[in-house]
Amino acid sequence: MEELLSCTNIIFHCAATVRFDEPLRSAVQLNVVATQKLLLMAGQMPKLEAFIHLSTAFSNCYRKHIDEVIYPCPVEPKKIIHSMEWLDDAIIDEITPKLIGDRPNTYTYSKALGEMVVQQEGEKLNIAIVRPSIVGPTWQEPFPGWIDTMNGISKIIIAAGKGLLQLQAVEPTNVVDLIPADTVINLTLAVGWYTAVHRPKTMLIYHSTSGHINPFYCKEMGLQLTATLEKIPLEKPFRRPYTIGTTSTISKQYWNTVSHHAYAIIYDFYLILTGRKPRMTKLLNRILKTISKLEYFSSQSWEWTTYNTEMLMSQLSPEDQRVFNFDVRHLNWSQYMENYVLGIKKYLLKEDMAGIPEVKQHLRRLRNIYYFFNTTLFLIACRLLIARSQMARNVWFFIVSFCYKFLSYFRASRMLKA
Ligand SMILES: CCCCCCCCCCCCCCCCCCCCCCCC(=O)SCCNC(=O)CCNC(=O)[C@H](O)C(C)(C)COP(=O)(O)OP(=O)(O)OC[C@H]1O[C@@H](n2cnc3c(N)ncnc32)[C@H](O)[C@@H]1OP(=O)(O)O
Ligand SMILES: NC(=O)C1=CN([C@@H]2O[C@H](COP(=O)(O)OP(=O)(O)OC[C@H]3O[C@@H](n4cnc5c(N)ncnc54)[C@H](OP(=O)(O)O)[C@@H]3O)[C@@H](O)[C@H]2O)C=CC1
Repeated sequence: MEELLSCTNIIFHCAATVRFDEPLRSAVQLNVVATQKLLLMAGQMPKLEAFIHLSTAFSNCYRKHIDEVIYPCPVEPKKIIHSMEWLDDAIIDEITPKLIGDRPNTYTYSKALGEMVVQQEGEKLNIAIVRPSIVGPTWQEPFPGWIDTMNGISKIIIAAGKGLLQLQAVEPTNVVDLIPADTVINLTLAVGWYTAVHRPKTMLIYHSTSGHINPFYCKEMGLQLTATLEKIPLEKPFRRPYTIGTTSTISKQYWNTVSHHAYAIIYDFYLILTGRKPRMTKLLNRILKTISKLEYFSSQSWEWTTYNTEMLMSQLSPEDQRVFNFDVRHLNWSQYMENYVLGIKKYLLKEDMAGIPEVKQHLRRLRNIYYFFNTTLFLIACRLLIARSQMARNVWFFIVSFCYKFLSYFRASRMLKA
């Protein structure tokens, strides 16, 4: 402690719990009380030049348009901290929805409280806040596609890559605000420099987001993802990767039944027939439960202003702009998605790249099974319909005789030409 107090020049406060479903007591302890304690320590550091606090662009996600300012929460952080000390768990669970209000989870709420604490208790410090949106794998450094944490979006990609998840609760025209990890780090380092050297009079907040200058639309992401997963498939896929995006309740229910549950039931039936333990329905339900906790973020779009971030870029020398690049204008999303999938495959799933040709062959087999299965289903449906309805029979004979006539005409005209 003595060494920290006497030697620290800059604090980058990144530690946090990032789980959306953290009980409020722990979320407050880790994201609010810990911030308060670190500020207290920082106040005792004579050599401290800057305190940089990492928050999230979603700390005020109940708003559609978010500026680089603090939006106060209705209940003061000090009161929340105090109440967490004496209320029991059952009561906290009961009042959590009321406290978090329009926010979707304890994570975004506790990060907003953390920002308020930074503003109120860091007055005497030289302080800044960085708010990244959804942090993805690296764009350039140390190399493209590096990733080490399984966040929400990576889970969606894995489930899609394994063919388990086809439907996403997204509006195809919405923007997915992804930001590469190295971009966030570069901005945070540059903020550290600017805060320490230029000592702005007021605390500045910097948004690290991509949507306003280089939007990546859900539809584009879905198409890129499907194309990439064909090129770089994940091992042992259950089905061919495919993405459908909708936010309509009826459409979601339909696709969930047809495209998720029906397949899982059929596969489990096949497992039982081959003497194995059924597991697909259970796994699917777990994934759908996880995905449902991300739906709030996947089904909406936000707009963040980035005046401070742009101002900071203009303050850097051309060399620093290159070394600490945080301008995502030139980020190529298609290339980024390819590196994202490669990163997931290599660093998260630890799969062997040499196995790709074999997986591709397996995918071709799955495609043939899919076509065979669908054609059989279609023929059975036609047969049932024809057996029961005179109108269906008439339509069927009309189609057959039309095809026969067309073929006869085609054959006759070829014979005439010959
Ligand atoms: C043609 C047009 C088509 C259009 C379609 C386009 C589709 C393309 C996709 C579009 C994507 C849209 C964007 C979505 C954005 C969603 C991301 C949201 C990110 C918001 C960012 C907020 C900003 C931040 O600051 S976030 C900080 C980082 N935090 C996170 O990212 C979340 C952290 N995670 C959590 O809090 C939890 O995981 C939680 C709450 C989400 C879920 O908890 P739960 O307990 O339900 O799950 P887990 O413990 O994670 O797992 C349970 C269990 O299931 C297994 N499992 C989960 N996922 C998978 C999987 N994919 N595959 C296999 N198995 C899976 C998991 O392993 C666990 O098993 P155990 O055995 O119990 O370990
Ligand atoms: N990932 C994302 O999409 C986004 C993240 N952020 C913010 O960025 C920051 C980093 O997040 P990210 O890297 O994704 O999250 P991680 O969970 O990967 O990292 C969080 C870090 O906090 C540490 N930590 C957690 N609890 C404690 C504790 N009680 N004492 C000391 N250290 C602790 C963890 O240490 P250990 O490894 O030992 O557990 C871990 O190193 C967070 O503040 C988060 O809110 C903001 C926007 C988006």
